[in-house]
Amino acid sequence: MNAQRALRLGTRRSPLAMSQSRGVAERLGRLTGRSVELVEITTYGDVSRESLATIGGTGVFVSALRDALLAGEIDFAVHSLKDLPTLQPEELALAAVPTRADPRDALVARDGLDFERLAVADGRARIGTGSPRRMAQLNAWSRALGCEIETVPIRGNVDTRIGYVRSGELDAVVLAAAGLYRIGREAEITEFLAPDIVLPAPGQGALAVECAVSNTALVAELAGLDDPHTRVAVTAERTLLATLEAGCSAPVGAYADLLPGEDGQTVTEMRLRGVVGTTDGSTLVQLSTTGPVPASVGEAAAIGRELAEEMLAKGAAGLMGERAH
Ligand SMILES: NCc1[nH]cc(CCC(=O)O)c1CC(=O)O
Repeated sequence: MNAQRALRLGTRRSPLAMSQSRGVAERLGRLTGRSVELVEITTYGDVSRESLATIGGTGVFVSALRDALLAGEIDFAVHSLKDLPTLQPEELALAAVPTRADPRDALVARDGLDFERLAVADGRARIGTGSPRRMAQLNAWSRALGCEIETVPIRGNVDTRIGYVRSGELDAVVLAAAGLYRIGREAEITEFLAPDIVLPAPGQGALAVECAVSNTALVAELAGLDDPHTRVAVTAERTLLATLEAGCSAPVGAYADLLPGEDGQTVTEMRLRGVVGTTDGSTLVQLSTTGPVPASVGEAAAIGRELAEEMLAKGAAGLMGERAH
């Protein structure tokens, strides 16, 4: 009987969250034949207009879904992995990390401009982002071009943010490419920001599928959605973040990409890059390490920890002194 009951998937109401949840529900349906019912849940992060740094980082988006999971009101939840705090609650399983979408940040600028043209244009370009990570790297980039930009903190869902460019209030906004694809707005992108210049947030572009550890049957079913390559990459990125002891609103970027070997097909190596900087972009500590693809999440975590320790040895902790909490 129980196997026939529709699984309840808790989701935030935003178009981005709904699209992510529908995608996972469909894949799970194809994989297991289970039907999935979406249960909409409002989080404090959706309601509050305060800055993320003020209300306690991006964890505010996930806590209401987690409360519903722990209360048994829903069976599982889908989050943007980059919004998940690095400390995993003992009662909850990160049951699957599906194949990651485009991890890059994207620029949505007026008149189809790219960052360089915008930065060198007359007047100080006004670029919308409240993310200390994006601020640090965009300011460092404009400094390298010999220009100055103004970063303007913005909140709201993806549509709202793009609206600031449409209305002429801002020259550009920076958003995760994956989010734009998920809501079908990728045509708005005027430049994909290369990870060489702007490293994405740890876990950006990936989803997290979570359920109660005690629901062992569901943990096993959801595991079918997991992509082992994405799992090791995001484990390295998130362990780097955790080792830097950075809050979710700290100026930390990390990206692990898996590189094909001689045959150009099989993945043989993983390159992990990390960055931390001051939000004004005057100082960045940026390191990279390349080695064989980790054979386990434990190995991936060790790689993330090691690179973070090297970053700390190069003064990373001092740069994060300005973090909000
Ligand atoms: N910060 C909120 C958030 N959380 C996840 C995404 C996009 C999807 C993703 O990165 O997986 C976004 C929007 C953005 O940063 O532009």
